[in-house]
Amino acid sequence: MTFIEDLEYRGLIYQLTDREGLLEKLQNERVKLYSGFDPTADSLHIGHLLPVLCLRRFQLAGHLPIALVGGGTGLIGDPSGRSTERSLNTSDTVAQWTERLKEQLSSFLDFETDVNPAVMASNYDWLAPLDVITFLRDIGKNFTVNYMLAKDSVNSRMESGISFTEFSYMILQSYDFFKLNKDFGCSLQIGGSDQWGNITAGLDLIGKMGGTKSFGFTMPLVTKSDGKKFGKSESGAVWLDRNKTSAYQFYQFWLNTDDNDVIKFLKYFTFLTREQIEELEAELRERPEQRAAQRTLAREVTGLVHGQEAVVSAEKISQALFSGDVKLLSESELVEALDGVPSVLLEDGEPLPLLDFVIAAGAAPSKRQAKQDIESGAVYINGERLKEAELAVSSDYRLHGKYVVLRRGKKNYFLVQYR
Ligand SMILES: N[C@@H](Cc1ccc(O)cc1)C(=O)O
Repeated sequence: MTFIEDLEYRGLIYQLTDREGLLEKLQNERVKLYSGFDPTADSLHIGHLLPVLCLRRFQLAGHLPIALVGGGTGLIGDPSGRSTERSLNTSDTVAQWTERLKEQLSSFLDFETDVNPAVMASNYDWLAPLDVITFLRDIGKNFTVNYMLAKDSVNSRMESGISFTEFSYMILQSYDFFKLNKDFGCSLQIGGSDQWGNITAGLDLIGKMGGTKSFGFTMPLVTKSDGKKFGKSESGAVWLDRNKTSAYQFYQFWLNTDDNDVIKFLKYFTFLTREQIEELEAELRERPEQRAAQRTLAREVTGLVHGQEAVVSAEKISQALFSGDVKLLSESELVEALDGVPSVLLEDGEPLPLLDFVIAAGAAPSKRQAKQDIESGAVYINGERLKEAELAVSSDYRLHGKYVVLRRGKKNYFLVQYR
């Protein structure tokens, strides 16, 4: 299977300019390509994964990826795919976020290989020094307002309004493409489906300013069979920074993928081969309850983003929460596992009898209920079922010196932490 056939099999090609021309070029030479990421937050999220992984796919196929962080464009704000004006962030903030994004992006590409090393850049380096006269005379003159008004990103805002700032954004992204073409010989820009307008604007600019023949490529918008937006969990966006979305939550997000989406996601977000994916497809048909495809998806994507260790620990946490045996978790795993469950902080003192402990943990609304739960065997401390309401929950029960995990029923967890 050729590289392009692989992209096709995965459903990664949404729109292409000059398909034949690009296919031929990709077959005959190492192509320099880029994708841009604006620092609109302090981390990338899984909505960025498709283009990020695609840069890597091109690199694995021998091409030369440029990861561009929009240190300059992030100060302006892309109107593409948005119905309202963005609020501006301070230049210090954008500078900080630019550095974070560079770090994150660098983990996906190989910058050391001699043959086709990846390149990292920020468009702040050439956009910040651009003076307004040059911008308007040399670059702006190549765009008619009519052309700009016809772009979706602008046209869709005609009713609600768009600032001159966001209106001008496409010129900056076009200039990036031109600049990378002229200085590095970059001849392909890839991006999400919402980037088509900006990418083709860049191609038009390259044409007018005498650059070399170039191409544009967009990937599909990731959709889910239930019609809900991809990339959001109950607690909001799924970030690549593990301080914002823990590796365990990240793993869980993928593990919870619907049967109707999992094969598509394996194609989009993993580097498994067609044969491996087809095997999981058969497995899904025959034994859907085993969730082998989901498990593999979660393992692969978590491994790509957080590394193998994070996979081992996420699997350990899942297993512990499933069996209830939380005693084997390390302190950080325990904290990660129980992130978000109801928790209370108790003063160290006389050990509480189990009945009062259940109340103190917030696991029962009344003594009567707590007693009933305990006696019916629904109450577990650190995975151990305790049936005596009078039993003292002494410091012997503390994990890592300060935590007690209370469970009511099969999966209602409560965390008690001692000062
Ligand atoms: N406009 C892109 C980011 C980008 C920035 C600069 C570029 O040259 C290319 C792409 C986005 O919002 O996703």
